[in-house]
Amino acid sequence: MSRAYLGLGTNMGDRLDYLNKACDLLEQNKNVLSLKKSNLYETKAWGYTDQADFLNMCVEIETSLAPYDLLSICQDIENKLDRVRVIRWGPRTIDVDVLFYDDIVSDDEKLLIPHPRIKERAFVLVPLMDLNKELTIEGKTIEAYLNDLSQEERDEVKEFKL
Ligand SMILES: Nc1ncnc2c1ncn2[C@@H]1O[C@H](COP(=O)(O)OP(=O)(O)OP(=O)(O)O)[C@@H](O)[C@H]1O
Ligand SMILES: Nc1nc2c(c(=O)[nH]1)N=C(CO)CN2
Repeated sequence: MSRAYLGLGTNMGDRLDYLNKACDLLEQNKNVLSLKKSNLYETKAWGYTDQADFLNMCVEIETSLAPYDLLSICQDIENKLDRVRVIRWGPRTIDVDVLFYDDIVSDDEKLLIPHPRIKERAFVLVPLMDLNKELTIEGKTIEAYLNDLSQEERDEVKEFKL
């Protein structure tokens, strides 16, 4: 059994519904044994900033899916939930990224693990901290990466109360 962390994001349509549906689809997979959710966060768009605010969260799963099978499941969920690819880092109904998979490091561009942009994204680091503060990348904790970001970047991530 392996432990993986996924990052979910959405900024189109009924954002809460897309996050719930994505988590339901993961939980319904017979090879996903457990799923734990972070809090939800409303976040300013990162990268391509001229778009609506996102809702972001992370999940921790225990799974018997191998890394590439997990990636396929994440992509199937994106396809099922109306995801269309238009602009890089642009608006989307749902994005499901593989952030960590056990202690595996992969430099295959089809599946980079740990996800290469975790370190610079408060919208990923903050929900990940809800799940496991001990996670590290290249020997440095996610908490240390978060502290390296500016106050302004951290302030762009606000807890979203249901
Ligand atoms: N850890 C990973 N998780 C998900 N996709 C990945 C990962 N590493 C590489 N990829 C590849 O990235 C490609 C593009 O993914 P996607 O369209 O979701 O990017 P994005 O979400 O727009 O940007 P970003 O990767 O910066 O979050 C996919 O085809 C996938 O094979
Ligand atoms: N706040 C925020 N910004 C983003 C996000 C996201 O999930 N949240 N996803 C992106 C594409 O990977 C680009 N920018």
